[in-house]
This record gives sequence, C-alpha cells and structure tokens, in this order.
Amino acid sequence: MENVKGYVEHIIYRNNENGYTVMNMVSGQEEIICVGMFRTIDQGETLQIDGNYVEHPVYGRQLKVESYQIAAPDDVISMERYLGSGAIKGIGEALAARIVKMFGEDTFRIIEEEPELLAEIKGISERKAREIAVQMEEKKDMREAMVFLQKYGISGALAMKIYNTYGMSVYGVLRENPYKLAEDISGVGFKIADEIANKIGIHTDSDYRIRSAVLYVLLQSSAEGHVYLPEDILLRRASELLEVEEPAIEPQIANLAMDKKVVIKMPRPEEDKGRKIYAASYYYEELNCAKMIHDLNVSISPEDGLLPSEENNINDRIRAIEKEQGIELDELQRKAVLESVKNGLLILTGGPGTGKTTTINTIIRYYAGENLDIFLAAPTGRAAKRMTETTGYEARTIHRLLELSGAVLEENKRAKFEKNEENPLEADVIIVDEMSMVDIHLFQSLLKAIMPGTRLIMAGDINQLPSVGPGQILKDLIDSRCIPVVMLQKIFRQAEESDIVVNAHAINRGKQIELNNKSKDFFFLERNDVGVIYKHMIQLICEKLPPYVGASAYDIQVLTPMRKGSLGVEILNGILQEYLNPPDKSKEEYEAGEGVYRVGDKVMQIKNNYQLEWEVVSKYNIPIDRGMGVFNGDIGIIKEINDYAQEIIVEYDEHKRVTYPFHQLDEIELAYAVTIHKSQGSEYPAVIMPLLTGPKMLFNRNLLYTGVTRAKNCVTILGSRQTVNEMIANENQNKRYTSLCERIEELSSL
Ligand SMILES: Nc1ncnc2c1ncn2[C@@H]1O[C@H](COP(=O)(O)OP(=O)(O)OP(=O)(O)O)[C@@H](O)[C@H]1O
Repeated sequence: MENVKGYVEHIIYRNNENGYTVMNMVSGQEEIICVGMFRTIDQGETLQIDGNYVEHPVYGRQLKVESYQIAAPDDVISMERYLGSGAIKGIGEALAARIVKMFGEDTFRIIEEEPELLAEIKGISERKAREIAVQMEEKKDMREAMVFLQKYGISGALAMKIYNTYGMSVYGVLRENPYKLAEDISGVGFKIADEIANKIGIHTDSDYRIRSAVLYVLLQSSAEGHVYLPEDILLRRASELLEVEEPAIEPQIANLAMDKKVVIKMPRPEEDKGRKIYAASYYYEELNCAKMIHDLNVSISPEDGLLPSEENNINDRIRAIEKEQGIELDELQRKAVLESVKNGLLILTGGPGTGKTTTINTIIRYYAGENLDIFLAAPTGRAAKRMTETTGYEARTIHRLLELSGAVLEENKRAKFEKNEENPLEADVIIVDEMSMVDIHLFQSLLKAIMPGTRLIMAGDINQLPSVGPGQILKDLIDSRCIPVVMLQKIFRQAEESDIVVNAHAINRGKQIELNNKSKDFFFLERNDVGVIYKHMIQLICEKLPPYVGASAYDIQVLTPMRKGSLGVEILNGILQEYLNPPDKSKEEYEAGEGVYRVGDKVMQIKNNYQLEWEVVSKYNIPIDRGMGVFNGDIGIIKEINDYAQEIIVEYDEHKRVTYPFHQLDEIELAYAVTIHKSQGSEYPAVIMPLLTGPKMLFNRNLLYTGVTRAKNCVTILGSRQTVNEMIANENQNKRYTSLCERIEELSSL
C-alpha cells in the first residue's frame, strides 16, 4: 500500500450521488491520477492518501484510493493558494505558481520586505511589484486569517467569504463553535462546519453539534419550499445527518425552543401528523403576513353593502370601459372588477388564456378613471416587463416597487427595502401579477409596505409550480377561504389559435393530449436516444425555430426537469455552448470549475443578490444609470472577460451591466438550458423540452404544465410519449409544509 501526500489540483470527474471521484493530485514534482470514493473534497485541498497503483487499460497508471484524510497543507502550498485565490488583484493562479516556485517559503517575506525582487519574474513590472506589495500590506490580517482557514482545508474563495463575514473574530468563531459558519455563510453547510469541528475536536454528540444540525435541517427544508417540518420528519433527517439516535436529538429541539430559535406548534385536530417545528423567523413571518392580510381584508359588509344605485353605477362604468376597449367581459370577469371595488383584497386566478390580463386591464382603467394612483408589480424582471407590455402601464419588479436599498437586514441577511411600515407605498391600488412565484419573505416585505386603505389585487395561476423560496402563498390564501377569490374558468383563446393553451388546460385536468407533429405550435417528436435528442435540439435552435417563431437562437429556451444526467442542465449547457457559442480566438475565456465561460455566453444569475451593483453605460462608456440587485433567474450575456482585473462583465435586460470578480462566479451559470423550476415567471418565444426518463417525484403534471405555459409561440417536446403521458397522469406534487392558511384562519375566527 502506498501513502502519498499532495494537493488536489483538478477534479476531472465527480459523481455527487455516490462520491466517486477522478482527480489530478500534485505530490512534490509528480502528478498522479487518483480514483476512489471521496466525501466532500475541493480543488486545492491537501490530502494524505493510502492506496495502490493500478494500470488502467485506457487511462494508464492510476492511484486507486483505499482511504484518505484531509491534511494541513504545507505552508508553501497555502501561500500559493492564497496568492492565486483572487485576493491580490493582478495575480492569477499561473502567476501565483511562478512566484512561489521562485521564492518558496520566503514568498511572503519577499513581497513584504523586498518587493522589487518580484520584478525578476516574467509578467511582473516594477510598478506591478510595488502595487502587489501595497496590497499585501493592506491585507495582512486577512492573509493570516486565510492561511489559518486553509489549514482546515477551506478553499480560497470560501475562506475569503468567511473572513469577510467575521473579520478578525474568525479565530474565536472557529475554535468555540464552528457550526456558526453554517448559520451565517452561504456555501458553508453543516457538513463543512462538521468537518472543521471534527478537526478541532468537537464531539459527535455535543449540544452545539445537534442544535446546529436541527437548525440546518430546517433551513435545508426551506430550500425545498417548506416553512416548517413535522417533528418526525425533522428527527429522522437530523438523525441521519448526525448519525446520532433520535432520543438524543429531542431534548435539543426543546432547548432550541427555550432559546427562541425554533417554535413548536401542536397539530390541528384533523391532522394526522405530529407537532410542527419551525425555525422561529419563519413562524413569525407567516404570523405577520396573516395579521397584515387580516388588516387589509376590509370589505363593505353585506349589511351595509352598496346601495343598488351605487352598484348600478359601478356596473355602468364597467360597461363603458368594455365599450371603449371593444370587448365584452364574461360574468366572472365582471364580478372580479366589482369585487375589486368592494374589497380591500382580491385574488384573481385562472389558467392561461382565461382572461386574467383582460380583467386586470379593465380594473386598471376603472381606477384610472377615478384618478386613483395604481401601482403594478410582478416578482421577476421578465414578468414585470410582460405586464408592462400587456397593460400599457408601467409595471415594476416587487423589489423595485419596494425600493431595494442595497443593504441587508442584520437579523436575517435578507433584502432591506426603503418602503416598509414606516414609509409605506403611496398608492390607492396595487396589482401584483404572477403571485404563484412570491415566497413568504417577499410577501412579508410587500405587505409591510401597504397601508390599510390601499387595495391589493393579487393575480396568478395556482397550477404553476410554487415559488422557489419557501411558502405557497397564493394557494394558502385561496385555501383559507377568508379572502375574496375570483377563479376565471372560460378559455377565451381559441383552439385553432393555440394548442399550447388548449393542451395546458388538458394537462391541468389530467387529460391526455395529442402528441404528434401536426399542430402549428405544439410539437412532439418521439426520440428515445439521447444522442438523437441532442442533434435535433441543436438543429431546432440553430436552424428551424428562429425563422418559424421570428426570434433569435438566443431567445429559444431549452427547459429540462433536472440538473444532473445526460438531459440535465449541466451536460446540456456544455453541449449547447459548443454549438451556439463555440471557441474562437477572438473570444476571451475563463475556466471555472468543470466548465468554461466565454464571451457571448448566455448565463443566469442563480441567487438573489441585493447588493450586486449594475450600471447602464452610454455608447461612450459613460454611466447613465446605476442601481443594485440582480435576481435569481435573471438571464444575461457575457460581454467581457478581463484576466488582468480577474472579472467578468455580464449584460442583463435593459443593458444593465454587472461585474463579477472571478471568485464570485458561483452566482452565475450557463443558461442555454435551465430547469423548469428556474423558468417560472418567464416567457420565451419558443421552448424545447427534452423529456425522456426521470424520477417520479419530479416528473409530474405540475412540472409539465409550467414548462408548456412558458412558451408564447411554440413548444417542442423531444422524448418519450410514455414519459409525457405518465407526467400528465402523475398528480404527485411534492407536498410543501406551510401554514399561512392556518394562521389566517386562526385570526379570522377570533
Ligand atoms: N371577455 C372576453 N371576450 C372575448 N375575448 C376575450 C375575453 N377575455 C379575454 N379574451 C381574449 O382571450 C385571450 C386571452 O386573454 P388574456 O390574455 O386576458 O388571458 P390571460 O389569462 O391573461 O392569459 P395568459 O395568462 O396566458 O397571458 C386574449 O386574446 C383576449 O383578448
């Protein structure tokens, strides 16, 4: 058996499900290909490996890993990693390697005390050497902390995030309770914190560890959309994570409740599940929303309702608007307008083509005729843009409506808005579209900024996938039966006009649809071979669809259920990038992780970042508008890659340019293909969906419905007829544990 120490230079392949990894390790002067099972490892980490060399028939000599430990890196390696991490502007990985090769253990001393010697290295002028020395001096504290963190196997970019969060208190946090990292820093989960704790010597059943795991499980479950977890599920998940028996965990849940970190609620009599456990902030968010909804939900009571003459008046006005617009509303649509006048709150819901937009337009015109101030908003930039186009009135994102301040709230690191309970929106009527995408956090912020007396009208389609964030607001509001709802039923868009609409409704009702190539806007191509699907997809995007739908290849969107697998986002993006934006000498590139970014690539921001700055520049490069906030699902194009400044510039809708330092690239990914979940609220001229096989939990009716309704002019499904039919039949929507409905009902029954 061989024992080798080295650092992970490059992960060539990794199966995240079972941990099987192929990687390139550097040990002294030697490069070794290692294969084996690894839990979590990162490039740059130092490992001590036991294993045997084997000769692979194709790949040659490899070290087959039997066991391994993460080891403290040699100082020289830590220094090289630090220099190459992006911490010092002007030094990338290649230059860092050259510097450390030349000066070895003396590297930092030379940079600090004799920086002029750096100029002997190719690529470093005397001026650059001086700049590096100044930066090194300025960042001395940070550097020491980074080297300290890297001794615990924490890679460069993450170490920087940790340092930026804690500053010099990082040493204390790590020694006393490394599990705090999992609470405070995105990118650090319980598992990484646990590995660090393990190295420091914190015991497996320590209270800190169990409590951290319970909070971590609740937080993780919020990423699945839950606001709380039933106690049995929480205990099971925590026990699996900790490898500790459930009885040892239970008392810590009670302790967390005493500390007000979690809230425990009893089930309602009709429920068969046990107690409900909430992360405290989530419980109060729902409770606050319920209270605010309750305050806004004023209506003209039936006893002192409108006089017949008043109601006639309203109806006359609605009719006048219909005439003006050259339409005749159906009964439900008219009822929606009337209800919006009679109530402080209204929910308007219905499937595609049922006339929601037409109704909203009438409501807008009604209030505009009364000279009232109307604000329109939607959860995403794309949805807001669409609302502007269909209503002719300016619609903003909810974030913009609430005036995102760029700061984050201390207590929960969420967006801080200028508009809130102290500085509410000065509107008479607020109409929000695509409510199915609003999560509990955004809903709370929105409600805080609305005074009783302002009308709130919420429109959306409950059959769309629920929001990415926790909660299922629209569904809970409707289920509470405490708020006026108008559910539009009739499909106005005619069958000969759009099979997309007709099929979407059929899917929603669980009815099979015609899967063939005969429609004008809904195509199905039975293809059961992945390679053939790739080929057709490329042909459709590059040749056939652009002229057919009158859009560019860039606007044609591939939507897929999964991230992993041969038809998952990751592999599809690699393939589509090769065809749609192939390598070219004139296009700068940057290798990040397992892929490459290239100028011209279509990319997507994958999380909300309220502090990311954007600017719009004139053609002479002079900034003409500036702001903050780039959001989950925003799609843009890479305009520049600057190796020297170590940054990428992405241009989003409305020419908003955002600069990402290389170490922040974990916030974007290629977007030639995106998951159906991420596509919510967006509409594309044409959608291509490869649907071959996948897990039953995921491949359900809701997902297919959401994918199909993203397309404006054309849907093409490539794949298996059986899979599509099974999806339509599969009602199995993942259950979300939320309780806004319950909180509203409680308040209404008081
Ligand atoms: N009362 C009506 N009489 C005749 N046509 C109508 C009526 N209401 C809506 N329509 C027409 O039906 C089509 C769909 O309506 P609309 O766009 O308002 O629906 P929607 O629910 O907003 O659809 P989507 O969510 O798919 O955008 C439009 O062409 C619209 O002009």
